[in-house]
Amino acid sequence: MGYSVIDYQIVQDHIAVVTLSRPESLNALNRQMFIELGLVFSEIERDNRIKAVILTGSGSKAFSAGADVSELQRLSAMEARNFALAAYRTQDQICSLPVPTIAALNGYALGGGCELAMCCDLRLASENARLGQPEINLGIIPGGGGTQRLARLVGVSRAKELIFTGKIIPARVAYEWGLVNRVVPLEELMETAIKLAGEIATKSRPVLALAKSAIDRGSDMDLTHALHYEIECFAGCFATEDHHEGIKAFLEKRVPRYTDR
Ligand SMILES: C=CC(=O)SCCNC(=O)CCNC(=O)[C@H](O)C(C)(C)COP(=O)(O)OP(=O)(O)OC[C@H]1O[C@@H](n2cnc3c(N)ncnc32)[C@H](O)[C@@H]1OP(=O)(O)O
Repeated sequence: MGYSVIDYQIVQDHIAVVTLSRPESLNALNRQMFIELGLVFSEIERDNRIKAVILTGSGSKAFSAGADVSELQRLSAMEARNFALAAYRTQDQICSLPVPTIAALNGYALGGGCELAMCCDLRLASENARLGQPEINLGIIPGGGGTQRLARLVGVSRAKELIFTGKIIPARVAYEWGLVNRVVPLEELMETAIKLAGEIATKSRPVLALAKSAIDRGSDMDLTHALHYEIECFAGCFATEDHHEGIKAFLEKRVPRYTDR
């Protein structure tokens, strides 16, 4: 399928790389970007070969500088609601993808860009990356999950500090706050992301999906329900062919050969 504001590639057979591609506006997220992200993530969901996804931005300056401000300028309250709903639907597709996702933050990840990064399971940042929710400076608040996902990742206090001030933090601070998993030099970012995705891709696809579901769905439940849900996911592993292979390979002191069934 042809895309105009994103690029899509499969590398090393199992790794999908989706690149936000509007470099002239620092990969600002417009309606077309959300439509194409929805389409590409549907394509990825249908492709059983894919075991990890990397989401990054084109150029060396930005992952994404957020929602396209020139589009926001024209919105009525009802249109703003529809814009946020469209973003929500695409983000929900990304969050519920049954394979791990990695955001490779190659520069600014602001506003909707930071929100999109927080929909991924893991975040790697280049040393020049800068993150924040500066919507307050435009007289608005985050509408793509920023008030919720940021608070869950860094705590309510730090989320309020970022959202109330619009302050932008460097990658190192984002790492200290737990907002990104790792910080690497820009020229090593994609290599690191592909290496991490490759490591994940050596595991069983259905078992990765169960692990992701146990963590994500469990984190929306109280502890007792979450622990029971974990038990169901754990039991689900025993319905896969791969768990037989994993245990057999360990006992035979060899590397497992998973078939993703
Ligand atoms: C509701 C949710 C949201 O996400 S609201 C948007 C939240 N994001 C922001 O408020 C960030 C806006 N951008 C900036 O503050 C700056 O661009 C910067 C700090 C990220 C980078 O500054 P710098 O001076 O290095 O670059 P420019 O400002 O000159 O940007 C280059 C070029 O990109 C256009 N652009 C940047 N961000 C956006 C955006 N969010 N939407 C639309 N366009 C954007 C900027 O206008 C420049 O275009 P040009 O035609 O060259 O003027």
